Amino acid sequence: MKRQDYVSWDAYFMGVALLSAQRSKDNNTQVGSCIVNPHNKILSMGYNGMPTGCNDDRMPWERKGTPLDTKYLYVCHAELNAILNYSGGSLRGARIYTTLFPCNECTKAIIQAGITEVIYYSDKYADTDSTIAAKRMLDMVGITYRQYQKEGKELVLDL
Ligand SMILES: Nc1ccn([C@H]2C[C@H](O)[C@@H](COP(=O)(O)O)O2)c(=O)n1
Ligand SMILES: [Zn+2]
Repeated sequence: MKRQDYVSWDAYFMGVALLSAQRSKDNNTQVGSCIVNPHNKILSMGYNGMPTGCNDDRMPWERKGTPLDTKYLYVCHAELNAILNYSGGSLRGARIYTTLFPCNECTKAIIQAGITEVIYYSDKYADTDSTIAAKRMLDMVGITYRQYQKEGKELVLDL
């Protein structure tokens, strides 16, 4: 008989997104994203981090203070990185697994890339204008979004 407790596609791809998030240097929120085609092939991954060539050790990671001295003006979001990391052509019809609901800016990129479904793990900034605007745009263009449903499975990686 075949093994029964294998992970579902959703758990597999969200697991990849969660693992990708562990690459982030952000000391408050680590985000990971994984883009998958309709045949369940992984096309790209990303996590939130400073742009290539911007030294992590010289960039600000603060949340508060003068805007120029916070991370927000510099950090590249996980979803945008996943989109930009794809060098294979079109992402049309793909779905994106992301550990945090996409912001309004990433949502614009998701729409323009032709991604058709968003699966998110956390919606901890649901009350912000950014998330409200993101949902408004997704609704308007018919991109579906759903929260990942946990399967009660705990995976421990002995790295
Ligand atoms: N959908 C999102 C939202 C945010 N991020 C990044 C941007 C920052 O590095 C971090 C959020 O920091 P916080 O305000 O929680 O301290 O997450 C992203 O990659 N994707
Ligand atoms: Zn974003």
